[in-house]
Amino acid sequence: MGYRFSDLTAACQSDWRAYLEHDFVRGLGAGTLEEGAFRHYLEQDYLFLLHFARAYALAAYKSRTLADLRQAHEGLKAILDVELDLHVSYCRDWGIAEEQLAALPEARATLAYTRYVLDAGSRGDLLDLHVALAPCVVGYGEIANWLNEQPSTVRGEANPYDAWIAMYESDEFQSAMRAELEWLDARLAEVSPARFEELCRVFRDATRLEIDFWQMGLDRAD
Ligand SMILES: Cc1ncc(C[n+]2csc(CCO)c2C)c(N)n1
Repeated sequence: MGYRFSDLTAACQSDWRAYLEHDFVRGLGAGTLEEGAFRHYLEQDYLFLLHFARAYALAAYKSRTLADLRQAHEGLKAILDVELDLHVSYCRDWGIAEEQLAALPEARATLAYTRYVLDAGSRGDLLDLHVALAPCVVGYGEIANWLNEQPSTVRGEANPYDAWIAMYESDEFQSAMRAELEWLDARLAEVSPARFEELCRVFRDATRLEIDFWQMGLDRAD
């Protein structure tokens, strides 16, 4: 007993690294990612974010304390006020109108990932839901930090994806990520080995669905 978040990543190290260091991520860092791949990712990510906002609403429903309710409320606000803003501004720069985004057909990778998270939270408890959300919340912060350590990463105007990296390396995002890690570490400290195995499965599934989401962007898959 006495688990922590790092035990989850250690238990599925190869999937976790494949997600963080995906070719899509490398392309974002080097600024070499094809615009069409990023555009497809961005369009699908809009739909993804709408469902993730629902997942935070589910977290509110599953909360048993005022502190957990407030945390769910903050998560929902972060998606609606921060994440979606970056989207809408990128999309505006690239000539994609918001009405166009809302009318998009949902790709299978988007469907699979978002509905998986909602299902993990519906059948499980608040910890299942947070573990299903963790590859998203913690993963993107780790990706920004990993990119900044790579010599191949280009920052500033020379990289059309610089704002993407800037968002996830920002103090605001990194402190939200640390708060999530603290919450997970506190809850994981109390679980039994059998429960930890269950949570590992959820974490691994969600991580693999993040990998599929990157791949969907590269393949322009529908
Ligand atoms: C496929 C995909 N995975 C993760 C994120 C990042 N993200 C989405 S919501 C959220 C938490 C609160 O802002 C974070 C970090 C994304 N945009 N798209």
